[in-house]
Formats: sequence, structure tokens, C-alpha cells
Amino acid sequence: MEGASPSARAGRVSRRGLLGTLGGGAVGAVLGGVAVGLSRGSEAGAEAVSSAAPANAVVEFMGEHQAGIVTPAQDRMHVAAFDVTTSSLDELIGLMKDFSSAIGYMTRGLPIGGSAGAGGDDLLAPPEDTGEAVGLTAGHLTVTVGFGRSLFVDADGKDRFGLKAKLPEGLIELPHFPGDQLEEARSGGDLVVQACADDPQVAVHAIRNLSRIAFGRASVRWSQIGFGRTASTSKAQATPRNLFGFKDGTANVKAEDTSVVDEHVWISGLEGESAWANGGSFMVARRIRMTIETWDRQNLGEQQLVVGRTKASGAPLSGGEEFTEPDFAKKGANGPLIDTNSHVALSHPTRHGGAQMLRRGYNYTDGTDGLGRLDAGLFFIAFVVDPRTHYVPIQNLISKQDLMQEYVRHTGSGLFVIPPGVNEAGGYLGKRLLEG
Ligand SMILES: C=CC1=C(C)c2cc3[nH]c(cc4nc(cc5[nH]c(cc1n2)c(C)c5CCC(=O)O)C(CCC(=O)O)=C4C)c(C)c3C=C
Ligand SMILES: [Fe+2]
Repeated sequence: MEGASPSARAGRVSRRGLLGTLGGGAVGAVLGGVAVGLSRGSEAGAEAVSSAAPANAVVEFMGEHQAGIVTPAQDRMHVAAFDVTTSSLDELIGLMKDFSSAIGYMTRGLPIGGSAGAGGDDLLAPPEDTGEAVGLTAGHLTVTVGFGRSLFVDADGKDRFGLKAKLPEGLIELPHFPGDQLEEARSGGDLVVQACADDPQVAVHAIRNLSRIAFGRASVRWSQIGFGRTASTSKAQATPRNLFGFKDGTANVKAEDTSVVDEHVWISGLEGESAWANGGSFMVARRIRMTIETWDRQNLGEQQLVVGRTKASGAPLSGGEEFTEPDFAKKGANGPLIDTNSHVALSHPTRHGGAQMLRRGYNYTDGTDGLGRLDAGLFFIAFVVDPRTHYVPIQNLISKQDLMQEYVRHTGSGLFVIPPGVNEAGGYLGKRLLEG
């Protein structure tokens, strides 16, 4: 599914190559976009644009599943949630077609619409692409799109677009968890767009342009920039560290374990009206502020007790090295070596009927809070097959008992269903929901 197409791998995307790779199925809208872009741009412009798409930084947009889930986690993220402002299903369909078309270009490192990007000949219209990514590589950009419950039914239960019957049962209203201090302006949303890339400018460019494209049909409700990954999603990746200074992602679901991914990440087996969601996933997003200053005053022993692993190597406190399975039964002089209320003990699959999640979070900082404290933390993202079994019970237990709770505060929240990928000619993100 992922990986560069042969034409992209060659480092230059010819016009025919572009039509082949995008038009091979990404959408009529993409083909239309290409045609428009080429008719507007000069030959020389198109060539210049094409040569700016080195293949080794391209993650394929098209596929059975959307990219940006099992894709090796890139270092930078910009996520935005949108409120859909139109009440027209046709306009919503148009928006998803336009998003899919633009994503097709941007993930290849090309200016939207095949336009000249930062410039061109038309002085009387705004450029089709804002231009700040021209000259940069595709940066392994992935753009993952999802739908919130409020797209299906509004707060009064009204069927906004005739989609209510297609609402997957798993797309619940998340319950209030103990200690939640959620801010309305950082929570919810009808649509979510997760842009991840190696380069922050590439990720921000994607969200900026999609927001611009959405104008008149959807507006940004909240957005969050993350500056460093806090998870590995591939065995080839080194485990990064979160802002507590601990390795994060050691026991994460990894892309190579395809049977685990199939069981715990991809939606399958849905029948009837919600069958459109098969091949998709659910995305849980939580903005978790970390009280860094308090944490930094704790001694190393306390920090390790809270996590249940050593700070240096990430090994479980029961012994071994980073990837050794924790032994929760192993006792020392003062009881279990891994505290029963440590983060690892409470979130481990053995406490939750084997449920696992693919974590794909990011460190964030949004400056200081006016009291001299860093507004920083972890933008937690997890992809799961069903939040009712794979997120809610875990969050409930953590929120009630986790020693880590003393150092964190949940300030934002969202739950979205991620539709499957685009893998057919004339397809676009969400087509099976919106037209099926
Ligand atoms: C509800 C799910 C989870 C939330 C919310 C969460 C927040 C959170 N986690 C850390 C730091 C670490 N988490 C680690 C492991 C881990 N965390 C969860 C779930 C949530 N974390 C799971 C399922 C696991 C794996 C448990 C296991 O199988 O052993 C670790 C250990 C290293 C690792 O395996 O990744 C750390 C460190 C922070 C700082 C945080 C909120 C700010
Ligand atoms: Fe965790």
C-alpha cells in the first residue's frame, strides 16, 4: 500500500506519470485538478514542479487503508478539527473530493492542482497553492481524514446529512473521565485532518491549504501542532522520548505485526448500513497537558515508579532490557517491582482482555501559561478497532488509579471514525459513506 510509485521513485514525475499515479484512481476531481493545473501552467512550470518531487520522501496516498496510521510515525504533526458549516450533502461531497485531490498532490510534494505553486502567470486570482512548500520534499507527508459523531447527528439528535443510519456504533460520545478538564474549544469536531511529515512546514502547509479549500463549507474548530513523535509504529524505528524524558512507544502496536494490526486497529466485519467503515479505524485524540515543573522536582525513583519502567533504557522495573515483557508478579523486598498503580501496570493489555492500541502521539508545547509554566504535554493519538473495548476501559482505569494522573491534565478530546483509503478509480475519501 505505502511506498513510492515507480515514477515518483525516479525522482521526477512527468505529466503522464502524474496522471497515471493520481488518475489511476484517486478521483475524478484529481484528474480534473491536474487538467486545470496543466492548462493554467506553462510547460516549463510543470517541469519545475515535477522535479521537486523526490520519490524517497513520498508515502503513497492511495490504498486499502488511509496512510498516517501504520506509516512509520513521522516527527512532525499538525492536526485540525473542523466544523462543517454547510448543510448540503452535495457540498460535503464536493469538500471531500477537493480534500482528496489536494492531498493527492501534496503527498507527492506537488503544488495543489499541478499549479506553479509560489507564483504563476495569473495575476488576477489567488494562487491555487499557498506556496510555502515549494522547494521542499514531500517529507513523507501523510494526511489522514476522519468523521466525528456530530457529522452524523447534531446535539439534538438531528440527522444533518441523512447519514444517521450509517453511524457506526463505536462512534460514541466519550464519557467524562475522572479528572478531565476538557475545554470546549479544544474538543470535538465534525471532521478531523491529521497531517504528519518530516518537516513542520510541510505538515502546516497541508492543514493551511485544506482549511483554505474548506472555506464556506467547513471552518477550523481547533488545531494542534506537535513537534516530536512519542511513538514508534515500526520495528525499524528507535523509541522516542516524551516530555517526562521516558521512552514512549516501546510496547506499541507495530506495523510489521500485521495480525495484531488486523485484530486491534482496522475495522472489519461491520454489516448493513455501517459496512462502509470496514477497512477504516477509530482515532482517539486527547490533548494532555503535563505539569512538567512538578515532574521535574520528583526524584528518579518516584518518576520510574510512576511509569513502571527505567528512565534510561525503558526496561520494565521487573528487569531485562527495553523490549522484555514486564513481569507484574515479580516481587522485591517491598512488594511488586512494578507498582500495581503504575502507568504500565494499568494500561497493559493483560488488564484489558488483551486490548491493544496503536499509539501515534506527539509532544507539543504552546508557549507558557502566563504563570511562567510551560503549556506543554502529549497530544495523545491512538487508532483502535473499537473505542468501547480498546480505549474507554483503559482510560477509565488510568484516570481513576494511575500514579501518573498527578502530573497530567486532559484539556482536549476528540473521537473520529477514519474511513478506509481510496483505492478505486473515481474514489475519494468518505465516498462509501457519502454515496454508498
Ligand atoms: C488511555 C490510554 C493511554 C493514555 C491516555 C496514555 C497517556 C500517557 N502515556 C504516557 C507515557 C507512557 N505510556 C506508556 C505505555 C502505554 N501507555 C498506554 C496507554 C495510554 N497512555 C499503553 C496501552 C501503554 C503500553 C502498556 C504496555 O503494553 O506495556 C509508556 C511505557 C513505554 C511504552 O510502552 O510505550 C510510557 C512512558 C504519558 C506521558 C501519557 C500522558 C501524558
Ligand atoms: Fe501511556
